[in-house]
Amino acid sequence: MGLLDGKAVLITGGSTGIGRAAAIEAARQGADVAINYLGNDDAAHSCVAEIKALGRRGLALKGDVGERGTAESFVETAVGALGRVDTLVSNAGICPFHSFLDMPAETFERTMRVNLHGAYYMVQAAANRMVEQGQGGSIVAVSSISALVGGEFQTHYTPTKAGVHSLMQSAAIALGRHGIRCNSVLPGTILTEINREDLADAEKRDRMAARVPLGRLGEPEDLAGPIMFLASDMARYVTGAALLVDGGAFVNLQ
Ligand SMILES: NC(=O)C1=CN([C@@H]2O[C@H](COP(=O)(O)OP(=O)(O)OC[C@H]3O[C@@H](n4cnc5c(N)ncnc54)[C@H](OP(=O)(O)O)[C@@H]3O)[C@@H](O)[C@H]2O)C=CC1
Ligand SMILES: C[C@H](O)[C@@H]1OC(=O)[C@H](O)[C@@H]1O
Repeated sequence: MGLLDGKAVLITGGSTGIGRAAAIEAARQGADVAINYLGNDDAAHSCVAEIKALGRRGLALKGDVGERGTAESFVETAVGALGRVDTLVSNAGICPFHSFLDMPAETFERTMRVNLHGAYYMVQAAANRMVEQGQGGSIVAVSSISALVGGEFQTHYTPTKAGVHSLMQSAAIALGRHGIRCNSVLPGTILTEINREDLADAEKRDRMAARVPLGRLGEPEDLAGPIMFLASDMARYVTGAALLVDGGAFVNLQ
């Protein structure tokens, strides 16, 4: 028996990295899964192939979460295909590293639109559908350790992750009466496409790994279990919570 048997799970940014690992684990746990993605068709289709190989229904829907209409169309099309939505994992995000004093307005505004506005409208669209269904639901947002600590080249990014963390707290209050739980995971540094270039700098990579008490940077699959837990009925009395998944990096002052 799986943690998500018979559930319909929607995941944004499911083609690579954390979203992909969550999508495949959700299928392994018995769910049908719809993923959203931006442009990487091959990766999205191979994720769907893995979901189907696990005996579950899967589909990939292309769309920019930074565009306001994408949330409604993703949820509507996914629910049309899967019949319902029980869980949303709001995960899609970007982190174009850049220094603060000369931050291009387009980079700041695009990061806000994708990471924060995208999450807001996606959560709202899925929540409206869950309310119509009348059987509750679960929303898990992928925030970050960066909701709690800063980064010299992330001044445009860390506020979006603090915003997503805060969104889950307020949405937990707004949606509790409908039986919809809202929680976030706060990953530390996880090796994915988002930081492939940044961590190609071996000195930086070693420095980041050295502050992790568990002794290594994270893998996307390290997030799958915590996301499944929060999505599932095992977490039925958990809402408004934020779970650090960082190998202990946050608490490692000295
Ligand atoms: N990796 C890390 O160290 C950490 C990551 N996070 C967060 O995890 C989340 C996932 O990132 P991660 O797995 O690391 O990175 P990846 O780059 O591997 O994955 C990003 C995913 O988001 C999708 N995406 C990007 N922009 C858009 C958009 N505008 N509309 C729709 N989909 C989009 C990508 O689609 P496509 O492949 O088609 O471009 C891809 O599926 C992000 O929110 C990130 O902030 C949080 C803390 C740490
Ligand atoms: C992209 C970064 O490497 C990554 O994303 C975050 O949220 C953290 O700041 C990680 O270091």
